[in-house]
Amino acid sequence: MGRHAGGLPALPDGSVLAAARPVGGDRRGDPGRGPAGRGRGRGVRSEEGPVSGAALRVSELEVRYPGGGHAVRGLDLVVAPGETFALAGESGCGKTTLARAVLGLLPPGARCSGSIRVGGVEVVGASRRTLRSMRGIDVGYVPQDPVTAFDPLRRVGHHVAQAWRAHRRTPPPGAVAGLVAEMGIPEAASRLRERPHQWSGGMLQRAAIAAAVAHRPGLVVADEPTSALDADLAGSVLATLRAASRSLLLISHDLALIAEHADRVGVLYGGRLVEVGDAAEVLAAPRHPYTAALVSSVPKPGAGLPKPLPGRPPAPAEAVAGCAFVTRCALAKERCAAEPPPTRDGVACWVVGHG
Ligand SMILES: Nc1ncnc2c1ncn2[C@@H]1O[C@H](COP(=O)(O)OP(=O)(O)OP(=O)(O)O)[C@@H](O)[C@H]1O
Repeated sequence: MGRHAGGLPALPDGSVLAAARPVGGDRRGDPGRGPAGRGRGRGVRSEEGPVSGAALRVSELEVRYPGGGHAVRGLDLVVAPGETFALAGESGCGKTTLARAVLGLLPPGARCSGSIRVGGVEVVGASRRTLRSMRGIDVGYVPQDPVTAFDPLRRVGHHVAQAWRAHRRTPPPGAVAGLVAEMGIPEAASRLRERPHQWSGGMLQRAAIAAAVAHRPGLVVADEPTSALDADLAGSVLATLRAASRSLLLISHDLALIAEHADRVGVLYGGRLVEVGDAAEVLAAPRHPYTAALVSSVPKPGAGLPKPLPGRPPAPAEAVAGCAFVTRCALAKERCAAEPPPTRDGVACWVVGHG
């Protein structure tokens, strides 16, 4: 997603995911706890999510790109306060589109309908001014690749300080170094004077996390935040991200990381959620045929190469009358192609759970 913009982890529209609110407090009166190291429970989730007070509530979301393609088709999703909700699915299933829609950053010409409420504030149809004021305050963003997101000519401290300066504020004395130190960077005050090339990818991602959570947004969106990192670093950076975020929408291809770090997972296929549930349970015992295929596509030691799933997902321009997975599903029945399956117990399937 974002690249340089005046030295910031930046967004496609040139704005930054930072805004003016002092560290340690927010406008909803949350008392000023530091952003990192808060306790996190796994007990906040439910199958349907909370009725009110959700960190994120997406209802009947449709996103179409110019040319008529549907990248997201009738999607409902709730992220509860304190929850880490992961989105999984193969390339092109709509994960980044959903993330951009939540951030109010769909490209020009994209059409969005339905509802996206971030901390109760409607994003769909909101003015650019409202969206800019929400970024960093109500929703933070962690980019995929910190090396390309940081301007090589600026000091790392400049990037994190932009969380304030982008909104014409000055960081309180020591706030930037304190925040970065909380993300696990030793000697933060002196190291912040260095340029990005002097930091490792994992350290830069921690700086990006610091910028994203500087104002303690109720929701952080992270689109493949560890894909540019070594496997052993990915886990510890994700643990930092999770601890620093009040609620997290995590997009990842890495099912093992999701099973370890997410409370719930939503599996996307053809722009629709096909299965939602406890992350560890869904990935250990998938029920939707697509989730099962996704899980079995992960290579396992000593098991040889996994067989690729034949066929391909529907293109955005294709009409999908019934289940989007019907053309690749070994269990498909006539009805699957005709009508969209209802979601029961977190699974959208005409066959599984229907006898
Ligand atoms: N700007 C755009 N214009 C037209 N179509 C787009 C645009 N961006 C994405 N798409 C299409 O929308 C669909 C969903 O793309 P998206 O990037 O959201 O998927 P994804 O699951 O994030 O994939 P990946 O894991 O490869 O990033 C794809 O078919 C993609 O080609």
